[in-house]
Amino acid sequence: MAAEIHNVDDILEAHIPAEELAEVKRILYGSPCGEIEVVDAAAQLSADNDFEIKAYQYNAKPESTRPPRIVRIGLIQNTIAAETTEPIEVQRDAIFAKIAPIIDAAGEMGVNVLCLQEAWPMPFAFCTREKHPWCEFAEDVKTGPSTRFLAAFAKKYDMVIVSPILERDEVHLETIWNTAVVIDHRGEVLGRHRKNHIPRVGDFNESTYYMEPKPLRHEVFETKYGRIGINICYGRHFPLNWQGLALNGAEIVFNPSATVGALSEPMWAIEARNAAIANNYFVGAINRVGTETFPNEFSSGNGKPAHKDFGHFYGSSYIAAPNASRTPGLSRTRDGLLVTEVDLNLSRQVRDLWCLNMTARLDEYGEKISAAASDEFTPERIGK
Ligand SMILES: NC(=O)NCCC(=O)O
Repeated sequence: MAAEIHNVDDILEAHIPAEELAEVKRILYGSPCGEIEVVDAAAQLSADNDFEIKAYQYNAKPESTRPPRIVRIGLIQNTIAAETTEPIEVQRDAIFAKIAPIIDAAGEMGVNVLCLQEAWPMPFAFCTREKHPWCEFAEDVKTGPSTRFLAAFAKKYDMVIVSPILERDEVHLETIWNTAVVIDHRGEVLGRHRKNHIPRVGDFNESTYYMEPKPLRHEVFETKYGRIGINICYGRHFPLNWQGLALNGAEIVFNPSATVGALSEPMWAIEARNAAIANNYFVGAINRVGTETFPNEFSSGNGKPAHKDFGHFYGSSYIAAPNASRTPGLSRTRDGLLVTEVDLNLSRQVRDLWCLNMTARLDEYGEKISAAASDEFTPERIGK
């Protein structure tokens, strides 16, 4: 039933009277973004391969002392492409075959920085708690099949690609991590970020497979197109995780995710948007789509019957801007590419207007948080 709403924006368009729609959208979504043209070659790829393309634009005010810093951001959301009972290589290759024309469309659209969904080369099998065969999807950051596959596109389109994968660290004890690889515009691996917060909620049994890295890191990658940070899925519930990236100067933060309707859909439209406002950067929030079914039943630890599927991954990927605006979302049910052209100058313009950084009182909060984490902490409470 939940999967039957394809897009909330379409419902607003269909049911709100035309004379009120613009104002309703302004209140809900902030200042409107313009649409940009979907070029013929990209439109053809979308028609031939059954994925959606949406393309928007956010401007900043012209400045006389700085040129605009125009960047096209691309987000891809997709369903898996083969049965989860197929051999690993068959499943992975089927996803590669599905993603290739979507990346080509991003290239045709002039996307500079592209991010895929969390653990994109595989089904999100962590609900099962089974190690075999899912751990076989884990791959080396530099030499693994997905990095090799994407590096060719990065080079071809002069595009930075953020590739969230299941990593196997071949050098250090063959440990498994949930990782995003940053491939630069030359097709070289610039670095990786490992997921800072690992869920233990509902069917998200991810700590059966991988743990939190130590120390906590908020790497910001200096790319040809700006400073990029990554906050993987469940990490979006932690304001300090977003802030860590802001403190290191991130201008665009990606939140590649895999999350289902019953658990998190009411949070989805708020969290990335709030992060963009509070931290004064652009956020690209990406969620996978579809319902993934596994060979064996698993239980959710909630007394309900065991089942074989994860529930509906609701897509709805979007871009949030530091001025509280957001783009419409991609579909809740279809594969898609969202392209958004932004001017990175907008961040400083909003920062100057609101002075949020200057008024943040980081030093005092830093002390309070350290105190709260200590065993001697006494809560500051007044009254009984
Ligand atoms: N993949 C993942 O971390 N999912 C957890 C559920 C959520 O945070 O919505």
